[in-house]
Amino acid sequence: MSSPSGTGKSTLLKKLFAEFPDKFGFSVSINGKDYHFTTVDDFKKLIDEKAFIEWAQFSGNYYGTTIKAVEDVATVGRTCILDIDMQGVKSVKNTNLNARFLFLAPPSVEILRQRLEGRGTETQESVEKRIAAATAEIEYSKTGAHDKIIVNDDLDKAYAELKEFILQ
Ligand SMILES: Nc1ncnc2c1ncn2[C@@H]1O[C@H](COP(=O)(O)OP(=O)(O)OP(=O)(O)O)[C@@H](O)[C@H]1O
Repeated sequence: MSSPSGTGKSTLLKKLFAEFPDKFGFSVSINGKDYHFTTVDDFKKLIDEKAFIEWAQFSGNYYGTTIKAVEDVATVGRTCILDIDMQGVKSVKNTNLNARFLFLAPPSVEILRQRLEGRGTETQESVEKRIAAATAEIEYSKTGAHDKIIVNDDLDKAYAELKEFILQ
Protein backbone atom coordinates (compact mmCIF):
# COMPACT_ATOMS: atom_id res chain seq x y z
CA MET A 1 0.00 0.00 0.00
CA SER A 2 1.38 3.36 -0.91
CA SER A 3 0.01 6.86 -0.68
CA PRO A 4 1.23 10.40 -0.34
CA SER A 5 1.84 11.34 3.28
CA GLY A 6 -1.32 12.84 4.78
CA THR A 7 -3.79 11.06 2.49
CA GLY A 8 -5.24 8.97 5.32
CA LYS A 9 -3.41 5.65 5.18
CA SER A 10 -2.91 5.36 8.96
CA THR A 11 -6.54 6.33 9.57
CA LEU A 12 -7.77 3.58 7.24
CA LEU A 13 -5.32 0.92 8.43
CA LYS A 14 -6.26 1.62 12.04
CA LYS A 15 -9.90 0.91 11.19
CA LEU A 16 -8.89 -2.26 9.36
CA PHE A 17 -6.80 -3.61 12.23
CA ALA A 18 -9.55 -2.78 14.71
CA GLU A 19 -12.11 -4.71 12.68
CA PHE A 20 -9.78 -7.63 11.83
CA PRO A 21 -7.24 -7.91 14.66
CA ASP A 22 -5.87 -11.32 13.62
CA LYS A 23 -5.87 -11.15 9.87
CA PHE A 24 -3.00 -8.86 9.00
CA GLY A 25 0.60 -8.28 9.90
CA PHE A 26 3.40 -5.89 9.22
CA SER A 27 6.93 -6.99 8.49
CA VAL A 28 8.00 -4.73 11.35
CA SER A 29 5.68 -3.40 13.99
CA ILE A 30 4.80 0.26 14.13
CA ASN A 31 5.68 0.82 17.76
CA GLY A 32 9.24 -0.38 17.64
CA LYS A 33 8.43 -3.82 19.02
CA ASP A 34 9.19 -6.87 16.93
CA TYR A 35 12.27 -5.34 15.38
CA HIS A 36 14.98 -7.81 14.63
CA PHE A 37 18.37 -6.44 15.61
CA THR A 38 21.55 -7.42 13.88
CA THR A 39 25.12 -6.14 13.54
CA VAL A 40 26.07 -3.56 10.91
CA ASP A 41 28.34 -6.14 9.25
CA ASP A 42 25.54 -8.68 9.04
CA PHE A 43 23.19 -5.99 7.76
CA LYS A 44 25.65 -5.08 4.99
CA LYS A 45 25.96 -8.76 4.11
CA LEU A 46 22.17 -8.95 3.74
CA ILE A 47 22.30 -5.88 1.46
CA ASP A 48 24.86 -7.67 -0.74
CA GLU A 49 22.69 -10.78 -0.78
CA LYS A 50 19.73 -8.64 -1.93
CA ALA A 51 17.72 -9.80 1.08
CA PHE A 52 15.98 -6.45 1.54
CA ILE A 53 12.92 -5.10 -0.15
CA GLU A 54 14.10 -1.73 1.03
CA TRP A 55 16.58 -0.38 3.48
CA ALA A 56 17.75 3.01 4.62
CA GLN A 57 20.29 4.59 6.90
CA PHE A 58 19.29 7.28 9.38
CA SER A 59 21.70 8.90 11.83
CA GLY A 60 24.13 6.05 11.59
CA ASN A 61 21.55 3.28 12.09
CA TYR A 62 20.36 0.91 9.40
CA TYR A 63 16.71 -0.03 8.98
CA GLY A 64 15.19 -2.38 6.48
CA THR A 65 12.50 -4.85 5.57
CA THR A 66 13.66 -8.24 4.39
CA ILE A 67 11.79 -10.39 1.91
CA LYS A 68 11.96 -13.17 4.51
CA ALA A 69 10.22 -11.03 7.14
CA VAL A 70 7.28 -10.58 4.77
CA GLU A 71 7.20 -14.29 4.00
CA ASP A 72 7.26 -15.08 7.74
CA VAL A 73 4.06 -13.07 8.20
CA ALA A 74 2.40 -15.23 5.53
CA THR A 75 3.56 -18.49 7.14
CA VAL A 76 1.62 -17.67 10.30
CA GLY A 77 -1.49 -17.30 8.14
CA ARG A 78 -1.67 -13.53 7.98
CA THR A 79 -1.54 -11.13 5.10
CA CYS A 80 1.42 -8.80 5.26
CA ILE A 81 0.68 -5.17 4.56
CA LEU A 82 3.65 -3.06 3.55
CA ASP A 83 3.52 0.68 3.97
CA ILE A 84 5.83 1.76 1.16
CA ASP A 85 6.52 4.64 -1.18
CA MET A 86 7.04 4.42 -4.93
CA GLN A 87 10.65 3.29 -4.52
CA GLY A 88 9.33 0.50 -2.31
CA VAL A 89 6.72 -0.43 -4.92
CA LYS A 90 9.46 -0.69 -7.55
CA SER A 91 11.57 -2.82 -5.19
CA VAL A 92 8.71 -5.18 -4.37
CA LYS A 93 8.10 -5.59 -8.09
CA ASN A 94 11.68 -6.89 -8.33
CA THR A 95 11.00 -9.71 -5.84
CA ASN A 96 9.12 -12.97 -6.19
CA LEU A 97 6.62 -11.90 -3.53
CA ASN A 98 3.10 -12.47 -4.70
CA ALA A 99 2.16 -8.85 -4.04
CA ARG A 100 -0.83 -6.76 -4.96
CA PHE A 101 -0.37 -3.01 -5.16
CA LEU A 102 -2.81 -0.47 -3.82
CA PHE A 103 -2.47 3.28 -4.18
CA LEU A 104 -4.46 5.51 -1.85
CA ALA A 105 -4.88 8.86 -3.57
CA PRO A 106 -5.95 12.19 -2.10
CA PRO A 107 -8.97 13.85 -3.80
CA SER A 108 -6.60 16.63 -4.87
CA VAL A 109 -3.24 18.08 -3.92
CA GLU A 110 -5.06 21.06 -2.40
CA ILE A 111 -7.07 18.80 -0.08
CA LEU A 112 -3.91 16.87 0.76
CA ARG A 113 -2.30 20.14 1.83
CA GLN A 114 -5.32 20.91 4.03
CA ARG A 115 -5.07 17.47 5.67
CA LEU A 116 -1.35 17.83 6.33
CA GLU A 117 -1.84 21.29 7.79
CA GLY A 118 -4.97 20.22 9.69
CA ARG A 119 -3.15 17.31 11.32
CA GLY A 120 -0.90 19.83 13.03
CA THR A 121 2.17 17.60 12.85
CA GLU A 122 4.14 19.40 10.14
CA THR A 123 6.18 22.55 9.78
CA GLN A 124 5.58 24.65 6.66
CA GLU A 125 8.83 23.26 5.25
CA SER A 126 7.86 19.65 5.79
CA VAL A 127 4.42 20.28 4.27
CA GLU A 128 6.17 21.55 1.11
CA LYS A 129 8.49 18.54 1.06
CA ARG A 130 5.54 16.16 1.42
CA ILE A 131 3.58 17.95 -1.29
CA ALA A 132 6.54 17.68 -3.69
CA ALA A 133 6.88 13.95 -2.94
CA ALA A 134 3.10 13.56 -3.32
CA THR A 135 3.21 15.01 -6.81
CA ALA A 136 5.78 12.40 -7.87
CA GLU A 137 3.77 9.61 -6.21
CA ILE A 138 0.58 10.71 -8.00
CA GLU A 139 2.39 10.84 -11.37
CA TYR A 140 3.75 7.34 -10.76
CA SER A 141 0.25 6.05 -9.97
CA LYS A 142 -0.80 7.16 -13.46
CA THR A 143 1.64 4.70 -15.05
CA GLY A 144 -0.54 1.71 -14.16
CA ALA A 145 1.91 0.38 -11.56
CA HIS A 146 -0.87 -0.45 -9.06
CA ASP A 147 -3.63 -3.04 -9.15
CA LYS A 148 -6.07 -0.63 -7.60
CA ILE A 149 -6.36 3.09 -6.89
CA ILE A 150 -8.69 4.24 -4.12
CA VAL A 151 -9.44 7.95 -3.77
CA ASN A 152 -9.83 8.84 -0.11
CA ASP A 153 -12.53 11.48 -0.37
CA ASP A 154 -15.26 10.02 1.81
CA LEU A 155 -13.68 7.95 4.60
CA ASP A 156 -16.45 5.34 4.83
CA LYS A 157 -16.50 4.83 1.07
CA ALA A 158 -12.71 4.54 0.92
CA TYR A 159 -12.75 2.06 3.81
CA ALA A 160 -15.37 -0.10 2.07
CA GLU A 161 -13.24 -0.14 -1.09
CA LEU A 162 -10.11 -0.94 0.93
CA LYS A 163 -11.83 -3.91 2.57
CA GLU A 164 -13.12 -5.18 -0.75
CA PHE A 165 -9.64 -5.04 -2.31
CA ILE A 166 -7.72 -6.43 0.63
CA LEU A 167 -10.09 -9.28 1.51
CA GLN A 168 -10.48 -10.59 -2.04
N1 LIG B 1 -11.50 10.79 4.12
C1 LIG B 1 -11.00 11.77 4.87
N2 LIG B 1 -11.60 12.97 4.92
C2 LIG B 1 -11.12 13.99 5.68
N3 LIG B 1 -10.01 13.90 6.45
C3 LIG B 1 -9.36 12.73 6.46
C4 LIG B 1 -9.81 11.59 5.69
N4 LIG B 1 -8.95 10.57 5.90
C5 LIG B 1 -8.02 11.02 6.76
N5 LIG B 1 -8.26 12.31 7.10
C6 LIG B 1 -7.44 13.18 8.00
O1 LIG B 1 -6.27 13.55 7.27
C7 LIG B 1 -5.14 13.62 8.16
C8 LIG B 1 -4.02 12.71 7.62
O2 LIG B 1 -4.41 11.34 7.80
P1 LIG B 1 -3.35 10.22 8.25
O3 LIG B 1 -2.55 10.70 9.39
O4 LIG B 1 -4.12 8.94 8.39
O5 LIG B 1 -2.44 10.20 6.92
P2 LIG B 1 -1.27 9.21 6.47
O6 LIG B 1 -1.51 8.92 5.03
O7 LIG B 1 -1.18 8.03 7.37
O8 LIG B 1 0.00 10.13 6.63
P3 LIG B 1 1.54 9.72 6.99
O9 LIG B 1 1.99 8.85 5.85
O10 LIG B 1 2.24 11.04 7.02
O11 LIG B 1 1.51 9.01 8.31
C9 LIG B 1 -5.63 13.22 9.53
O12 LIG B 1 -5.86 14.39 10.28
C10 LIG B 1 -6.93 12.46 9.26
O13 LIG B 1 -7.84 12.57 10.32
